[in-house]
Amino acid sequence: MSRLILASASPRRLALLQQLGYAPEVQIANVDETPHAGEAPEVLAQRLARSKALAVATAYPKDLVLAADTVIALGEQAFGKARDAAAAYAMYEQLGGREHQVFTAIALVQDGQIHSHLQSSSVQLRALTDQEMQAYWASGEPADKAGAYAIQGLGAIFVENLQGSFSGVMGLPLFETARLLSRCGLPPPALTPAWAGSV
Ligand SMILES: Cc1cn([C@H]2C[C@H](O)[C@@H](COP(=O)(O)OP(=O)(O)OP(=O)(O)O)O2)c(=O)[nH]c1=O
Repeated sequence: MSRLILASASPRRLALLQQLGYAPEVQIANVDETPHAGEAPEVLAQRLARSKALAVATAYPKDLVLAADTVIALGEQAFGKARDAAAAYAMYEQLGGREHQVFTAIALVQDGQIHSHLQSSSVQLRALTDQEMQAYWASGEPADKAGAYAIQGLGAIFVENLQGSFSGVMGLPLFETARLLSRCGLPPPALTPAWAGSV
């Protein structure tokens, strides 16, 4: 039975996989996340998820290697993490009071083959006051999150509406991930038939 390797430094992705009962080994993929010139946000998310999975898979050819990437999009403009407070405030100015897309791509490498899926959600954030922007950034929560907010945290107070996948916005769409892993022979352990042997 293959092991599951999570090619991610994101504690959210690990926690979400654990929610399904998986206990993956974590191996961090170091890939350059700079967008290519003119690259559409959803293309960027897919390219990075695949690059992360492939980067780790070379060292684990017998295992299943899962990676993901989350990109916020306002039209053709992509938002990743904010490098400082000013960058976060600029994002809140643009994202507040309108709807944006959250693209999370997942990629799974098995036996040298790559399987992937793009999950798309729409999120409506309300406008933030200057005081809220400063206080929210100072909370520390936005620093390592795409779009400088966390739907699963304090950032929830700004989320007026979500259409799509809550776990996808958090960084790992669970429906699609479980489906992909199941198709590759690794359903959630609790759903693995007893006759299939130990996982
Ligand atoms: C929009 C949003 C993003 N995020 C997180 C998920 C991801 O961890 C992060 C997006 O950055 P990513 O570059 O997708 O991932 P990462 O750098 O954290 O981890 P790795 O590349 O090693 O897999 O933002 C939330 O936790 N909540 C949210 O509401």
